[in-house]
Amino acid sequence: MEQLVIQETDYDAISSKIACINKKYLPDPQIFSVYPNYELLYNSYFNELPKVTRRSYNKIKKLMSSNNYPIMNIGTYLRTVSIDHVLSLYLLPNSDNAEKNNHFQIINLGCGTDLRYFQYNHIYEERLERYIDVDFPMAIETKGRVLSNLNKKNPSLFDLNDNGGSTDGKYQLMSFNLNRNTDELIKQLELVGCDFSLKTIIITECCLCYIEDAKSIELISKLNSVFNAKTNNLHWVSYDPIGGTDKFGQIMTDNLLFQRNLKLPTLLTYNTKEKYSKRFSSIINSDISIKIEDMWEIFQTKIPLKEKTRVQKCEFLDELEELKIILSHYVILYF
Ligand SMILES: C[S@@+](CC[C@H](N)C(=O)[O-])C[C@H]1O[C@@H](n2cnc3c(N)ncnc32)[C@H](O)[C@@H]1O
Repeated sequence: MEQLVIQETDYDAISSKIACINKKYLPDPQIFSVYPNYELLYNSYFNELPKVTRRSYNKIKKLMSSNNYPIMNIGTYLRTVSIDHVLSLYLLPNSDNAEKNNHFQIINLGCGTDLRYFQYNHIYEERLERYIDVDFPMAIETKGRVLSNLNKKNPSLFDLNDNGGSTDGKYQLMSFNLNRNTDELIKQLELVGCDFSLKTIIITECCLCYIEDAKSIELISKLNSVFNAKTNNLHWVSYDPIGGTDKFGQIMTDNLLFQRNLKLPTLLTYNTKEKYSKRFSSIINSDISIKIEDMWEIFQTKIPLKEKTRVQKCEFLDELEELKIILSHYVILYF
């Protein structure tokens, strides 16, 4: 039951993303110019979903109308573009530099219905060696079935096998409960072809927040030690809510528990950027520089003026103070 409640948080993620696509917040023009199939990809996935699970589709559809308001859409937009920008500008720059020819793999823990593999494989086809999507078995089964159906309809867009993975083995869907033994996680990663000596980027987008503190520390430590034992080439991009020092975290905790029986075990523990950072800095090598920004800072300082103007035209918004409060309670950490 608890697992299902957590798994269904992906309905929020996909419903918000589709709402943002419908309202033209997403894709941001930069991604659109390098990956023109973005809208087609997400819309096809959503339209295929009822053929695999009508229950999930109906729930997502309902959320799309209730969760669809400007502050939330700007939040989803920022969450999506900040991860893409960190990856493209900081971790995987395509420009002339020493890293140009570096090959890499991506592991997306708690991937839900995120479809970044198709986007990144299009952009970094030559350098992307493997992309592993990890989530609970039921979530992965659904994703695999939807993708495999889509592949039959549009093989050139997807190029997948019957399980939803790519025919060349590059894209892997891996069922795993991240609360399980971390040695088992490593074994499973090995089985799907993870190369522990390759430059690796781990993505946790709204995933660590659902995992108990001790377990998440174990997870970060294990992955850090396994990857860095062979190479100092582990990178991580993590996006999560933080409780803050005001009442935000307590209200969010109480509401989610009361309305959905959903627990965010570490929201109040790692309630500031400094504390969220410590979650990683206490484990990884001290010479690695960890960056962390909240979504308000991203909105204020990282989104170019032209793009900000475009986004602000998508919908009318006058609750700037509320926007600031909400955005400053979501962070992106990367190293
Ligand atoms: C809010 S959704 C985010 C989905 C996706 N990362 C995104 O941002 O679009 C959280 C996801 O984490 C997954 N998740 C949470 N705890 C997990 C665990 N212990 N094992 C595997 N997946 C987990 C859920 O099933 C869900 O798909």
